[in-house]
Amino acid sequence: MTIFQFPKDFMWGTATAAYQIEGAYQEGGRGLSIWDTFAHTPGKVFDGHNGNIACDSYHRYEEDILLMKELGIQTYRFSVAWSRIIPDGDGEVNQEGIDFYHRLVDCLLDAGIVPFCTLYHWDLPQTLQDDGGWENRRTIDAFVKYAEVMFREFSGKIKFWLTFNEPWCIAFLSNLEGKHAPGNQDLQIALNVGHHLLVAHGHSVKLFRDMQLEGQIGIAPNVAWAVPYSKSPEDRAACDRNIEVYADWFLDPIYKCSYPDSLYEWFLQAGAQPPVQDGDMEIIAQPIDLLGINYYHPSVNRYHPEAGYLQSEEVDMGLFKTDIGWPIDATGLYDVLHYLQKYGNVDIYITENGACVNDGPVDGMVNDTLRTQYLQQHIAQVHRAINDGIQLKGYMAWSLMDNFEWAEGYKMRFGLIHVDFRTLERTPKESYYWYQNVVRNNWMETR
Ligand SMILES: CCOCCOc1ccc(-c2cn(C[C@@H]3NC[C@@H](O)[C@H]3O)nn2)cc1
Repeated sequence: MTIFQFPKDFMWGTATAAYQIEGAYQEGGRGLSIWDTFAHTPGKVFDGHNGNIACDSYHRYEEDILLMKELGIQTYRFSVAWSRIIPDGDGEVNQEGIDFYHRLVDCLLDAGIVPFCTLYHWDLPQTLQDDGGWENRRTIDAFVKYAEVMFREFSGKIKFWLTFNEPWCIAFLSNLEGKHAPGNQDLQIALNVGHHLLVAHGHSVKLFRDMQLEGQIGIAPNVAWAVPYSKSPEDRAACDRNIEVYADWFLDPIYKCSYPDSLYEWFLQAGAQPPVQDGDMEIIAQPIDLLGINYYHPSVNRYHPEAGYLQSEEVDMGLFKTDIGWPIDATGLYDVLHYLQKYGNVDIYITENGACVNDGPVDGMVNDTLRTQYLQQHIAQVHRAINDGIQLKGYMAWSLMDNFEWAEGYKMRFGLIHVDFRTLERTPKESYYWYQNVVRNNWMETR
């Protein structure tokens, strides 16, 4: 048996996002977001699922926080729905929305749980999308105004801030792959969106500093780890592109004040480039305090001329997979954490890591053994990385409870807690109790 003891100030937590759990999509003065529009569009989301009700956490957050308190976690990562705070994106502030998040944050603080706030988790106010969304530089100013409202209202209570969740998903998955809202399929639009969100990130960080606020601020990229199918230079290069588009494309501007040359040239050859204006890169490169890293699975890649915008084909090597089809290999987390040391020995929080396991209750229990095994394997790699001197400060399991998994709807379940979406009844799974033990002990044992 091996015991993995974690540092005494290591923060254990769980993560969710507004559109995925809140529901109450027309309550409390909330404006429509691009995910309301996308999910209400036939064919975009599995079986026509949407976030109108979701987990109804808008009304049930106290019950959720009680379950978090019983879990024993030190922190809870949630996101704020921009269209609850400023319903039309950059007009009047909605006091009902402010009041809701004060109730949520106060309830967390009363439970002894540190709020970890994501400002943008994909749900852009629809009125801004109607005016071009992230393609339009006006959205940068609107975001900074929203961030200022949040900083002014909550900086006394919230000390951990993330500007954007998964910039690759916001730019490429949503504007090139077309799988997420708003569903564009154009490389130049993806580069425009990616660049403008980075400029908005930089301005928000500068504002946070200028306001002399207590706390830390960062960004949460989802990272890929790809290994080459063969030793050929073409396969190696295909892997590099796959890794760089998730991490370097966004982190090089922040930490190095420039886009990565190789990928910049790759996109240039495809006739696209980020719309950089004077001063943009300097603003983007505002120093940040922490990096949130979202990791789920690695891949084996090889060059293939018809394999999408990166000409990088994922090869199925027959690894065991979760129910969403992602291969399980926790060493990819260890490897990508070492890869990220290129940006320095920066403070890192694992802001998302978890498994899609769709088991439901049998006699009131959910035996999601595969999720427990997945978490155990990945937490062991977190310990391994800490042991190497990597500054890992916390781990947040995705997700607290089953929720709206974007284009997959409610079909794909990532929760430590099962949600019956007919009754909204919450049922802690086997993995909840296993994680509770790790959190309470601050150590984990493997047999
Ligand atoms: C054929 C082309 O296909 C491109 C890959 O398509 C996807 C889809 C989805 C993801 C994805 C989903 N998640 C989990 C979420 N992270 C944020 C939180 O809200 C979770 O719900 N991480 N990555 C990646 C890639």
